Amino acid sequence: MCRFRGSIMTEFTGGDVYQAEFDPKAFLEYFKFGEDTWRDDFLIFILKQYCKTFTSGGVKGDTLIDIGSGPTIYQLLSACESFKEIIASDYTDRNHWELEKWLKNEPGAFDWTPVVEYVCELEGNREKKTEKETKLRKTIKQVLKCDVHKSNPMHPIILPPADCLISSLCLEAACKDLNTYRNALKNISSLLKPGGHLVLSGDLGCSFFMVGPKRFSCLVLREEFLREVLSETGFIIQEFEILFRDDNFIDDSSDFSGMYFILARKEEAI
Ligand SMILES: C[S@@+](CC[C@H](N)C(=O)[O-])C[C@H]1O[C@@H](n2cnc3c(N)ncnc32)[C@H](O)[C@@H]1O
Repeated sequence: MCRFRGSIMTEFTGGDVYQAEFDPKAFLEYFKFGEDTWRDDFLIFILKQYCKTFTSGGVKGDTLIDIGSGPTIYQLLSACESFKEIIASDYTDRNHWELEKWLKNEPGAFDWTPVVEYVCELEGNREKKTEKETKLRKTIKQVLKCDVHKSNPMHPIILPPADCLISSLCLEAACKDLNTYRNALKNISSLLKPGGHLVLSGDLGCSFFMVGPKRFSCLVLREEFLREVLSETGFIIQEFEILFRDDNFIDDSSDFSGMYFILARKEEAI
């Protein structure tokens, strides 16, 4: 049973709190795959969606930008098959360092083996784990500082518009209310070419999540709002999938009610 559900308001945890208190190592505990928790359900759901999206041939191009990558790479494992270049980004220095550690294959980097092997299996084992990791490491060309609240989130760097944006669990973590979310979505959309794809995923109905002992706030999202804000921002939704949380797996680490996966296309400029 979740004691927190609906009972405690979490004070908004903005960029400064992420910079000071978001511990990448503690966050990566959520990605220890194979422990039969709701985290496995989430990963299986999302990895299957990514596999379908990036191997079906419809979503491909030269450049993909990942917004709010955190210290994770699971979201890019299938994408590296369809894009020549990936740019990762995040707000905090410690997430950058953690990601760089994995990119350089340094001692102490998180071991993504079970996740990578699962993706290789999903993709029909056309590649082995080591080849997949090598390909992803080669494809991620940069890790940039990003703030979704800036009109150019990569300021002061000006990037050419990308063919695809991917973002997972970031906007709901970074935004304190729905209006801020609206603006943040506009800001990241400016990094995408007209006709390009947005691959957006995250939590529904979530007000907090724990990272080690630290509680982070989350903006409660509903399907209707996501549909409305995407259409308002000039996106045509091509897929909207939801995985509702199995009540048997409710614990005190987060109160989310489900996960969403969206594939949307930015309207062509008129
Ligand atoms: C819950 S984590 C998600 C990380 C990763 N995308 C994933 O799917 O596991 C949220 C991420 O959003 C980043 N973040 C918070 N505020 C941000 C902002 N204003 N701009 C960009 N990223 C931000 C945090 O640093 C953190 O890495």
